[in-house]
Amino acid sequence: MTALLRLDAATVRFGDHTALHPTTLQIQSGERLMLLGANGSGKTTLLRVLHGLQLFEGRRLLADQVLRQAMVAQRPFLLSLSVWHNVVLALWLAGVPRGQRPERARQALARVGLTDMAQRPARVLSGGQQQRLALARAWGLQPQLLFLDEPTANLDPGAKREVEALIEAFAAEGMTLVMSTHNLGQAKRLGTRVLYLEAGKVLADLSPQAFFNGPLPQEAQLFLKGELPWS
Ligand SMILES: Nc1ncnc2c1ncn2[C@@H]1O[C@H](COP(=O)(O)OP(=O)(O)OP(=O)(O)O)[C@@H](O)[C@H]1O
Repeated sequence: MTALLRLDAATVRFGDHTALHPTTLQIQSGERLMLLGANGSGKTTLLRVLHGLQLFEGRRLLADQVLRQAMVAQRPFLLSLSVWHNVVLALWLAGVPRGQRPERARQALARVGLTDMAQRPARVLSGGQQQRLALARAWGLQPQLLFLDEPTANLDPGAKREVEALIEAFAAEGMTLVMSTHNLGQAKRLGTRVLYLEAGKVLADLSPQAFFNGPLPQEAQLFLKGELPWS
């Protein structure tokens, strides 16, 4: 396996508050890294650092200068345009040549099962369809590395399953995933590696097998048992 991205002592402070303590991390090609931890433990901050959206102290090193990456947020940011134009605009912003955009958008919408919705306003889609549109936009960029921030958090069980199946299929195509989730079953099903964060520190970095079968640091054990006040 090849390291796609490396963080070297990345630290994020918001005023007096340290949201991410010095974190050194390598992401290997083909990994499906699951970020677990209570609210406020630093999962989104770490994702934003990894994606290059968050200023931080330390270094972020790419193995390949042309690494293609995309991020899908918990609540997709959709423009008041058609489903089709949301995808085409994302392709334009990412620098995909004009001549390639229509075919790429068509394939992306087909990939997530939204072909029939292409001309609908994006804002009228259901929550699950909106998240599939966000996945289509990301898939259209053909990322090697896909960041997902609680992508199924607000979805009903059916939509959750659909979105999870798409994420699984993207990974099977060779996309490397880094995903935060509060859904332990999902982390078990999708992950090849689990990072447990607490108060901005990575307390465990283990295979799902090792993480879910212990032994773990006490905080992580409590989190898993659901005994912490916020879980
Ligand atoms: N822009 C910001 N300004 C100030 N504090 C922030 C900012 N962004 C995050 N924080 C703080 O940093 C800490 C980590 O937040 P973060 O959103 O990374 O946690 P999280 O694990 O993703 O939480 P959740 O599960 O609720 O999404 C929290 O204490 C949060 O309040």
